Amino acid sequence: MTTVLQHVVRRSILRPFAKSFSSGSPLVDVQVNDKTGVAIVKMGRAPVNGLNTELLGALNDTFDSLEKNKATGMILSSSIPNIYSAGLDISEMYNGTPENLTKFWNTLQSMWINLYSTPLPTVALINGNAPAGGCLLAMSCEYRVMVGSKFVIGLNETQLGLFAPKWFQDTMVSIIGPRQTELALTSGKLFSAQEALKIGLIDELVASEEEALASSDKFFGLFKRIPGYARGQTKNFVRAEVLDWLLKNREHDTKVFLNSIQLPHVQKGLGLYLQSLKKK
Ligand SMILES: CCCCCC/C=C\CC(=O)SCCNC(=O)CCNC(=O)[C@H](O)C(C)(C)COP(=O)(O)OP(=O)(O)OC[C@H]1O[C@@H](n2cnc3c(N)ncnc32)[C@H](O)[C@@H]1OP(=O)(O)O
Repeated sequence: MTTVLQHVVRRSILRPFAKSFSSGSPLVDVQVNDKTGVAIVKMGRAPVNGLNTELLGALNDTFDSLEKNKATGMILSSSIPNIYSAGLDISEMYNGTPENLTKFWNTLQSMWINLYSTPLPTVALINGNAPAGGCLLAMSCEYRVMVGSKFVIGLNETQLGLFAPKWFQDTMVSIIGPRQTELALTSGKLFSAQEALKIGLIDELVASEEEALASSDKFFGLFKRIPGYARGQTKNFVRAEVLDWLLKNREHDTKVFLNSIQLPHVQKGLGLYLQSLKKK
């Protein structure tokens, strides 16, 4: 079992910086700014950036490579108009075999552990709707900028007859606190951009992608004179409790997912929800 401390030490080792970069997957586009070393990572799985095993794996590989190649920061965004991510791909969870469900869930866990614990400064540039797993991605970054006021963000799992796992919940608690998280999660609330700003679920609401990039630059600028090692350690200690739970309970978490998702009434609810989406 990996402890948080081993995790922190392993991830603080410095390696040389590479200028060119390819994500190795058609689902993820990566552009590294040669001058600043900041990478813009854009998810591009049509139609809605549904997080299936392939996209989750590609994101995970991308985060690994950016660290190995010593990028100086990462902006996580989407190349699909009006969509950040529709969350977990429901087709992966509907009628899945235990083997596929296990692989899917383990890939999600690995991706989240990597994103949540990366020493790189991270910004979510939320340029579209971000329900459920999409909200998790954004919440796992350090700073959230939403572009345009027409989008929603939140953990709406209960509306689908599901529940947000403990580490999804804890990630939200760390941002908006237990009271607001309980209210939001039990009712499956999707926050409007204005509501999300008011409650602190997003840090900024801007009108254009250019403004969002300027806000990201400003955020990265905060760390110009801060040694990366000191910043990385601090981030990891602040995040240790939430991270540590999953590092210590991965198998248990997988079992809970498998047992719950395969319940007949949960499967029935997922099927109906998928149908309702397709009928729109
Ligand atoms: C019980 C144990 C624990 C479980 C833990 C589970 C944890 C997390 C759960 C999740 O992340 S579940 C996913 C929740 N997501 C949602 O509720 C969002 C659903 N989608 C939407 O609201 C809308 O699609 C959108 C994102 C607002 C976009 O709207 P738009 O009008 O642009 O597009 P649509 O026409 O609705 O959709 C296009 C196309 O995509 C399909 N689709 C949409 N979302 C998903 C999804 N999450 N998974 C799979 N497929 C999805 C939708 O059916 C359409 O398909 P076609 O009609 O083109 O076949």
